[in-house]
Amino acid sequence: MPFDRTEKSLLTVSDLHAWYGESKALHGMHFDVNQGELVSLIGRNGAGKTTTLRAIMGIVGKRKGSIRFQGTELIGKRTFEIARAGIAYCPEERAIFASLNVLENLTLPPILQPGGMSDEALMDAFPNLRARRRSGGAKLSGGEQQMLAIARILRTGSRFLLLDEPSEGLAPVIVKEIGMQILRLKEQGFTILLVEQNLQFARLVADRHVVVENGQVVDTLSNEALSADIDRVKTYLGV
Ligand SMILES: Nc1ncnc2c1ncn2[C@@H]1O[C@H](COP(=O)(O)OP(=O)(O)OP(=O)(O)O)[C@@H](O)[C@H]1O
Repeated sequence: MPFDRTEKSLLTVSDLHAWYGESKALHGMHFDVNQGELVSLIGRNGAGKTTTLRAIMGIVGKRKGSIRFQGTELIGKRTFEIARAGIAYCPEERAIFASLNVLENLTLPPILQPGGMSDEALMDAFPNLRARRRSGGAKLSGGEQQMLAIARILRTGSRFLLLDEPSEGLAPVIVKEIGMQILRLKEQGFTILLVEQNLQFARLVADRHVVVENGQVVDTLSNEALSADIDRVKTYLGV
């Protein structure tokens, strides 16, 4: 599948293969993410979207191929080295510690790069979290947990964010709010690779969409092209 290689490319994934034990999940992925861009990975359940994020972070069983970030090869590097290189990962399960409150959850990850957002700036960006700052993780709504999961990685100073299905399981009004927050991050210059099942959400925030099928990229569309060809894209997703 042809794909864009431009001067602005921040992340370049080439011929990426990944395994869980003996089971192969990625079969030669190719795509780029440019500086300041928001790219969505879309596709059916089990297509390999989450595995792509996990492979970038080095948390699959085995990976082969090439993942270049700011010109540095990530294959062969360990997860903590990848995080230190400036990539932050917000997993689908959100991973909020139930027994810690909002502030404790927020301040748990280390600051890895200069320029991360301060606790105050994060509370300004996510006012719901300010109101709930002393509430335990278990008491938060799904939307609040998602906001906390995103806020937590913004403290680290990483400017490249991997977000796995931030809209999952949330009411439409909350999905919209999360979408607005993600758009604000894009305006602030963050580069984002997003996994999404919710096409409406992906269309709201993404510049470009990479369609994944059976562990491979089968199409790449600009947001405008996706809107113009929505029926074909829906067949990819089986909706
Ligand atoms: N921990 C694991 N161990 C073994 N196989 C796995 C594991 N996680 C995912 N897989 C398999 O890898 C393939 C890709 O799964 P992946 O989770 O990346 O898909 P996805 O596109 O993110 O879909 P979903 O939204 O359902 O998670 C699937 O066949 C899945 O069953």
